[in-house]
Parts: sequence; C-alpha cells; structure tokens
Amino acid sequence: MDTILVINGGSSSVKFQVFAVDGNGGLRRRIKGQMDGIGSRPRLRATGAAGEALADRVYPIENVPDVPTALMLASTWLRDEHQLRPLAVGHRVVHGGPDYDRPVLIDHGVVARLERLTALAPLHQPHNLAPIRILLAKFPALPQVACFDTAFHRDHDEVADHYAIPFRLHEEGVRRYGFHGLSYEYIAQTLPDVAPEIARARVIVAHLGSGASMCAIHGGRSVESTMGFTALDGLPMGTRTGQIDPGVILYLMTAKGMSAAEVQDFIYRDCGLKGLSGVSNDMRELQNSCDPHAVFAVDYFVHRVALQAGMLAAALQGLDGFVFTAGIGENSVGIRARIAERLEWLGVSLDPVENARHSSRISRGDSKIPVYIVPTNEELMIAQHTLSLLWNRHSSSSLKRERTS
Ligand SMILES: Nc1ncnc2c1ncn2[C@@H]1O[C@H](COP(=O)(O)OP(=O)(O)O)[C@@H](O)[C@H]1O
Ligand SMILES: CC(=O)OP(=O)(O)O
Ligand SMILES: [Mg+2]
Repeated sequence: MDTILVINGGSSSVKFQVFAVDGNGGLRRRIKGQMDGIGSRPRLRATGAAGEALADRVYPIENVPDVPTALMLASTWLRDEHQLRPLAVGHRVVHGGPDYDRPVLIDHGVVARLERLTALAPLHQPHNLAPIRILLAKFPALPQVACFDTAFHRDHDEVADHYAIPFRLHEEGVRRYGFHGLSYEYIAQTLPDVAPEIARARVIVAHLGSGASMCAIHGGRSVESTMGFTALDGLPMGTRTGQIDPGVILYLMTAKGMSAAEVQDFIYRDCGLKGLSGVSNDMRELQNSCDPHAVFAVDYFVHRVALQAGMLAAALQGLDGFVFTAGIGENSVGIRARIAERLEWLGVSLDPVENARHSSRISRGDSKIPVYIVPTNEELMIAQHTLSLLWNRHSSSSLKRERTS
C-alpha cells in the first residue's frame, strides 16, 4: 500500500498523519496522531482510520523537552509498530519567504534557502526543517515536499502586503506574508461542501489555536491576514504578544537593556496569554481559573479578536460569513460565544444550543451572518499538495521519456 506521511510541527505540538493513496489518487487517512503538551505534560496519542485508539502514552516532562524530541519519538513509533515506509513525506513549513508561493520538492538548495528564514519564524522553522534534514540525510531518494503557511496569502493586493517603510526594504523581503495558510486553504476548499451559501462570498476565518490569526477570504482567496512579516503580529497567542507598538520593543532594549535575543525570546515565549495571566498559555486552564489575571487574559483575547474582525470586515467591505477553527475555535463554547457577542453589531447572532453542541452551523436561523465551525485539516492539505507534486513530476518525466523515445 502506498502511503504519504505528513508532518506538522506546531509551536506546542507535533501532529502527523499517514494517508493511503488509492488507485485513483484519492487519499484515505490511516493514522492520525500528535504529541502535545511538550514542556508541560507530553502525551503521544494516535488513532486509526475508524478512530480506534492506537496509542496513548504520557511521558515524563524531562523526556520530551522540545519539539525535535517529540518528533523522534513519534517517528520511531510509526516505524517500529506500523512498519511505515512512505512514498513521500509532506511537511508544513511555516515561512516560505518571498521565493515560495506554492509547494516545492525539497533538495539541499531548498533547505538552505528556508534556513535563512529561521530568524523570521524562530518557534517553527527550526522544528519544520529538522525532520526534513534528518530524512534528506538518511533517505536521499525519498521525495519530500515543503508546503508553506505563507503561500495561500501570496496574491494579496500590493497595498495589503506593504509596511510604511521604503520600497527597497519591501523588495528585500520585509513585507506582510500572513500565516496559517494551509489551514485557510483547507477551509476555503471545504466551504463549498459545508457552507455553500458563503463559499464564494466574504468570509472571516478565525484560526484560534496556540498560534492564532484571522484571514479575510473573498471568493476562496485570501485578501488580508492579521499576521505579517512574522507569526507574531495580530492576535495575542499562547506565548506571543500579537500586535504591539514597535516602541515597546525599543523601550525594552533601551530602558531595560535587553539584547535582541532576549527580546525575541520574550515576545515569542513569555508574553501572550502566558505573560498576561502568569498562569498558563493554555486557554482551557485560563477558563478554569479564578485568578484575576487569567480572567483578564481571556478578556483581552476576546477583545483583540473582535477588534481585528472589524479590521478584516473593512478589508472585505462587508461580511457574509464567519468561521471558527483550530484548537480554541473548534472546542471552546465559551470563547466562541463571547466573540460572537462582540460581533453582534456586524449581524452575528449565535444559537447557544448549536454552539454548545459544536454543530457545524452555530448561528441562529435569522442571523444576518452565518457562523460555522469548520475543523481544520492542515495535514490533508499537505498530503494533497504532496501527491499532486509527485504526480506532476511523474507525468512530466513520462512525457520527457515519450518525447525522447
Ligand atoms: N476545549 C477547549 N477549550 C479551550 N481551549 C481549548 C480547548 N481545546 C483545546 N484548546 C486550546 O487550543 C490550543 C491549541 O490549539 P492547536 O490548534 O492544536 O494549536 P497548535 O497547532 O498551534 O499547537 C491550546 O491553547 C488549547 O488550550
Ligand atoms: C504560524 C503559527 O502560528 O503556527 P502555530 O499555530 O502552529 O503555532
Ligand atoms: Mg497549529
């Protein structure tokens, strides 16, 4: 059986899926797993095609200190217990920079170019590239495909991609890229089935996970994103600031004497929900806490989502639908309800019963703006891209063979 392995290294988890490729090029999921709680309560969980449990193991915190270790444990499990020998491996790579506006077959040159972007995605790029490098060294003939979080946003209007800095800096790559593009692309592709009345219209998708952003989508294409040059901008996240006046960064360096490396660490790892609450980066813990700072962190998150939704509605010149996705968006009844309440002025009216049931459509029948929950599937998107790249490579090499014979 031909399979494709997909690896998605997030900031607090490593997700993986194994897809079987059928004779018609269809993809069927065989294994879905993740190692989450890295740095807090590491746990490997995996299920099979019918949702049956294949693994559920908790590890001591010191045995899984970081994402690369989590990845190594997961791949050993796949190889030893499931004899996995994939046809190709598809990877989520968070930053594609100015060069990559579509998935690419990986070679050493690609890895070198992507490594140069590490400073622009320090929480992700190293974890995305580590497994690529290991596999490239161990299995040089194994096709590997990099799929980028930035690619879906690459046909924004120019005005959406600029900062108010001289053009020469834009030319060298200092521009707004936007992230979570694989998630948004999957949702845009899924909307015609789950929400056909809004699929071609103006939709805000809120990807609220450990990393959080929102995207304005019109007719299936991204027109604006809350994230920019890096995945720091926009909404507050588990440990990242979200939008912040650059003057604060200058203050930290000049008045507090922090080095660039210290500031980087601080704004990526010690701020956001974690920094505000002093309790946790995990929304579940904050919602269960009575600590006033935890309560404030949740209020702040909701406030910023509502503000940025207003900005995206302006970018779209109106709104026809709103979609929640990712860890918080798919699972938190309370956060969805609070955000929806803040969007009532736009015409959102949530149905509390459907929201509590996590239904697909959670707005009232008479809501001017339909609201949906669409579980994201970045891994399926990556598997589709990986397969079509393999397929194109195969057909162009058979074409070449035909031409030369
Ligand atoms: N039931 C829930 N209520 C609130 N937050 C939740 C719930 N389930 C998961 N989350 C949150 O989702 C976040 C992780 O989302 P996810 O999309 O998996 O992140 P990532 O891919 O960036 O690691 C965590 O902050 C977690 O607290
Ligand atoms: C881009 C980004 O923030 O990714 P994640 O949500 O996986 O942290
Ligand atoms: Mg994620």
